[in-house]
Amino acid sequence: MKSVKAFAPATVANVSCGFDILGFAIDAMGDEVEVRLKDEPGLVVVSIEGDEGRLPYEVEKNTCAVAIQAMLDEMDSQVGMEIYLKKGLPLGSGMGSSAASAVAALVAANRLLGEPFEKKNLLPFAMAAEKVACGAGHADNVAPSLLGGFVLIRDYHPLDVIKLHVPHGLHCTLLHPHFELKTSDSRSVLRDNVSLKHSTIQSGNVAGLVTGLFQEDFELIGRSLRDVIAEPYRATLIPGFYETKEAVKGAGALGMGISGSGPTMFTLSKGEEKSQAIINAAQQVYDSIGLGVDSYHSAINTRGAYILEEK
Ligand SMILES: Nc1ncnc2c1ncn2[C@@H]1O[C@H](COP(=O)(O)OP(=O)(O)OP(=O)(O)O)[C@@H](O)[C@H]1O
Ligand SMILES: N[C@@H](CCO)C(=O)O
Repeated sequence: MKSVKAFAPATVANVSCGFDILGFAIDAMGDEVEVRLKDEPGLVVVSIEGDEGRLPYEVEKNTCAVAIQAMLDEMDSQVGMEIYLKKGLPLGSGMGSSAASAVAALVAANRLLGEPFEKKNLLPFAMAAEKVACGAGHADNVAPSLLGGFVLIRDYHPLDVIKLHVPHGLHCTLLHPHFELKTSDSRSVLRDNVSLKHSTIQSGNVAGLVTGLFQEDFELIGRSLRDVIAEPYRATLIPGFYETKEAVKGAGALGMGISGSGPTMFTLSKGEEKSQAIINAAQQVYDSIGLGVDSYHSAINTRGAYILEEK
């Protein structure tokens, strides 16, 4: 085998109450990466499509190359590879764009090498790439993109990643206002300290959300989409955030939060039927403030990243 192409899905990190510890993957969008063996050692990013010329080709900066290099270093391998990246996700949107690139690259490269690593053991390499892209090696985008479904990162030291149950019929709608927010900027507005009161509220909601997923209790899932740690600070960076939240709940969403570091907002609903009303409600808010908004809706991706083609 000389070449493998893989797909990795977009993700919603945090899921409101689970800052840096919860995320899920969606079916609607993702990145594709082809990796080809080459005779000489070293990695080369050969082409990047769909980024309007904005992403770096340097192997120390592109998340595809950083992730593969971390894997090769672990193996003490000098294998040479060419990387071809097709971006399917908007940059700086909050849909885990840098994570999808890293994960697709790793899944392709791992297959090319005869799968020396189990899928879940690729995670630390993808986290190394996140550190380069966002300044923090958080796993709540890379873990669901790699493994699919809802994922809990119970601990980072050592890494303890747990797949959660995905209720039948749970549907996600994403609302992406037309501006970019860098993850590093969106992290810089957060506070280092959390009060005891807020810690209690947040823990209750994480427990409620996880229970709601396993019990397929949609009302409990909706009640638990509450974030008192990051959302109050980040919402100020997203025009129309609270108006949108009210409008989409009125249109049947179980709840709404910021997807990852924003500015995309996610809603969860029971079934697909509510999606159009949710999209219309958000559209009205953004029309009134004169800002464009793109909308997507999708089932939860339970498969994670996968191989598209091998030659
Ligand atoms: N293949 C890539 N290589 C290097 N940088 C990338 C790559 N893909 C995206 N990025 C950059 O990574 C940075 C981190 O943002 P990213 O796009 O991951 O955040 P996001 O989509 O806002 O998601 P989230 O908030 O959920 O992490 C952005 O500046 C983006 O341009
Ligand atoms: N947990 C991360 C996800 C965004 O990449 C954050 O909220 O900053």
